[in-house]
Amino acid sequence: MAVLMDPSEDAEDTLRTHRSREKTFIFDVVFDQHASQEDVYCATTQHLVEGVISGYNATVFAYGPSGAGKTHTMLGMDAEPGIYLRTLTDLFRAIEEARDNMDYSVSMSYLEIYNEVIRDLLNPSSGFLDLREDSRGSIQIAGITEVSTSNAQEIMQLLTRGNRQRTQEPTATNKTSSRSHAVLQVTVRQQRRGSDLAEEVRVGRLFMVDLAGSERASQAQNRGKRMQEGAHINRSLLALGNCINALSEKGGGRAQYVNFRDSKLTRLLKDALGGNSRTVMVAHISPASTHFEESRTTLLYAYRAKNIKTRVKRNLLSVSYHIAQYTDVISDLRGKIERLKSKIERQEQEKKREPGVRDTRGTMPTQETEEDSHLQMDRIRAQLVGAFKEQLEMRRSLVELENANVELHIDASRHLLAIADWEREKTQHHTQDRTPEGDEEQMVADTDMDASKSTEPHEVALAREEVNMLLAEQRKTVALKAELEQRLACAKKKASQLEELLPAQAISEDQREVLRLLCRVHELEVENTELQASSLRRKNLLCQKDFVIQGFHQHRLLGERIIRGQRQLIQGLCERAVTPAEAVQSVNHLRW
Ligand SMILES: Nc1ncnc2c1ncn2[C@@H]1O[C@H](COP(=O)(O)OP(=O)(O)OP(=O)(O)O)[C@@H](O)[C@H]1O
Repeated sequence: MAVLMDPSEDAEDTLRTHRSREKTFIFDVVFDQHASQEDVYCATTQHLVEGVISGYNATVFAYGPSGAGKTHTMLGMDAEPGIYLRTLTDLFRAIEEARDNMDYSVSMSYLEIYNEVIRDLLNPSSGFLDLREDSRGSIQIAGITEVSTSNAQEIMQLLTRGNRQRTQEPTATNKTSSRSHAVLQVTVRQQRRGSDLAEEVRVGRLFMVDLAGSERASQAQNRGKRMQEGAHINRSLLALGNCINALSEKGGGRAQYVNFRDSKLTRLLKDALGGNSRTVMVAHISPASTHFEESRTTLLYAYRAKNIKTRVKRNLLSVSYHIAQYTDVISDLRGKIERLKSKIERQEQEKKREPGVRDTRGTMPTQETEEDSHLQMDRIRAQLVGAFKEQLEMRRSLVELENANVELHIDASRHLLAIADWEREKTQHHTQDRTPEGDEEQMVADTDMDASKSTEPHEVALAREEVNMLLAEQRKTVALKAELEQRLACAKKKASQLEELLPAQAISEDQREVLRLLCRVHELEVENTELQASSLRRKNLLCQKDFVIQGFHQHRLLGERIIRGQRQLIQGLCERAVTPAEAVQSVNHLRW
């Protein structure tokens, strides 16, 4: 339990004597000034390691105002290392223990988000990097350096090197203030020994995030560049706070829209916050009374974050049983190709060793024709592989586009629902505020749609803008998809023409068999990608269903209100004699 006492409230103030000056916050664990780095690590992060090496995602992030000790918790010092080194040491130890049955590979990347741009801390010269969503919906950073490592010390050396590149400046609150959010991502791939089926590859991702400090402009006394940095830092932290608020209320009656798109930080932490990840938030506060306000907001956010529920699932490279079957067939075929190839090689070597036999028989091909057929075979093979690779690439891009399209659609649906919600409330107020006498003037005012729009709240105007943007984006993806589909159809035609050429070539039956099988492998790979795409589509459609249900709910409410209004109108008409003009006016009112 953390107890926060408001220093501004006067204990002598008789009017407030009955009000508690204390606020209590209950967390999974709270540390005081005597806690060691080991205590913090054991109680917060140690339990995540086992999950990561079994293919689950995990995230630890340090949150809190500037100078409160976030970098100390995450990085620490040589004598007392922080969460980074301790987690990695345990991770490699656990991998070592499981090595008898499993093959592991570990890679890491380290980046910073500074003023809303992403920089690779392991290769700062690579410039600004882009965030992208892959076909499985997880966020990737295009072009980031991924280093394969085998021990924690090696990673620490890389981190120390990377940290020297991190943007740090002295501020009024911290001499070595980190002005950026630093994200260390460790990926562990696990595969059962002796198995080469993609089905069994598990990928666990661990994010360790040292956020930049939140600060109040007045307190930090920053000017110029520092102030601009502060604005960016606060903007992304505000976006993070908004996501935490929306996610923590998600279980409640009213569905909340969670806007991850507002900042790079929230897009990157999307899974960690509300998706597939076991997540630990370490909130930092200072005991100083001068930092009361920062401590209060930090504790409030941390308290809200406790309500967020994430759903973890093991990351398998393949998404369904069917795909695992395909993988079996493909690896069988590959084996067959290898056997045939070595058979051809053996035959050729034997022929070279017995040149006399070849000459006397006269029926065997000469060395020249043999070389020719070899060259031909190589050429056709290269063309075939190229054609199928091209198809596969296009298929993958199509899957990504499809995924992006569904995401855009879901986002637009969220905004449209928010707008519809507001319009419903507005109509309700509007109807309640009407008096029968004032109807006529009211109707004149109603026709002025622009005037009514000007009164709409900022969020609704933003939602409208966002919808327009999303729809434009959607149109672009649809056009791109159509173009890609056309190119794919051409590539398919090209590949089948190549296949038709095959029997006409002067190559041996075995060689032809190799090429046929090669074609089959590639066809299966393309089908495999298609299956992944349809599985992804199904997953996304399920996501959309929530919105469709909400939409129907809104329609039902609207329908009920119209029926109620008409009933009242009929009753009113029955009770008093009305002129036909009055009746038309009332009907118009309802239509509005
Ligand atoms: N628990 C602690 N024990 C000893 N020293 C600490 C502790 N926490 C923080 N410090 C020291 O306080 C100073 C500020 O801490 P640190 O740089 O970790 O803050 P921060 O929250 O990362 O700040 P910023 O957001 O500005 O980067 C550092 O010199 C750090 O060594």
